Amino acid sequence: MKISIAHLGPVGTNAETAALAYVQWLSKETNSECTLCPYSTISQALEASATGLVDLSVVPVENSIEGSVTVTLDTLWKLDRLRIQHALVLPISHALISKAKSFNEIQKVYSHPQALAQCQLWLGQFIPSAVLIPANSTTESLDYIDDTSVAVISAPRAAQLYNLPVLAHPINDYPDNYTRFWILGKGVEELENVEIGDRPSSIKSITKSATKLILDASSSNCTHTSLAFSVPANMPGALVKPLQVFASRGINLSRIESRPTKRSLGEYIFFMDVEANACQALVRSALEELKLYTETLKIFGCYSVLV
Ligand SMILES: O=C(O)C(=O)Cc1ccccc1
Repeated sequence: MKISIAHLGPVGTNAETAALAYVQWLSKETNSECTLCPYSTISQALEASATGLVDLSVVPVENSIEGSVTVTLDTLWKLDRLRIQHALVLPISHALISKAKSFNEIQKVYSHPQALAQCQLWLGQFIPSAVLIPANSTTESLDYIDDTSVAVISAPRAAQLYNLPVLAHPINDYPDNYTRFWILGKGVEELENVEIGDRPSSIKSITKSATKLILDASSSNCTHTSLAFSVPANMPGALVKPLQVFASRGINLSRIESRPTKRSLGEYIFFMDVEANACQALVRSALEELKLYTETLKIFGCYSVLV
């Protein structure tokens, strides 16, 4: 079976490395043939998988130093059809790529905002006068690299692929630097419609698709459920009740993040990662109760983390 996978491009990004790691997992588990499709932005990669232009997208969601990749959360909230199939955690290291002879020559440093932020102390120490310029990805600005006043922060793999000189590596401020990626595809069913303990058979009844193939290979060992919700009113305790739904059942949350609704200042959408399988009766009852305390509730999926 052929599976197309969107990721942030051009070739050599960390998202592409994550996509390649996923391809390796897929080829072992499902014997499928994969094609990688680079997109200019994270939103475009997500939209391609939501509209069916590709089967899956691989996007960064959270970094251990810089926190959430907000464009991923915001786009996912907007798009209704995507479900998380898996999570994948990768170590990230950054290299300074430049044709300059020394740091003194460098006036501009381009990269993805996450990479610039993850190297800010190093840049402040070694190239304090450089202007930092955000780009759509760590490899987008490699086109400018012939200019010796330019440096680009990319993965060392990008330097190898494009045969470019590395002036310094690693330059990330913290050696323990990890990014979590989500692999998303169109959902085969709404979680609400699945009978308890019935997930694998309900999946089998769906027409053949890449999503079915992947879920067949992994549906039994989901460990995480990710969701987001808005609350009906900005009042005392609005978030306490949603939190109690999980606490009272002894269900652990591994992440909570708020993002502005973009409707009015001070109104938020709350993103949560729940350390449990949404197919378990206990979790399903928690999600049912959660509906009572939320305005809009979106369940992004129930998945396992590949290591
Ligand atoms: O631009 C990239 O290479 C990406 O995949 C986004 C990113 C940037 C920095 C760390 C992890 C992911």
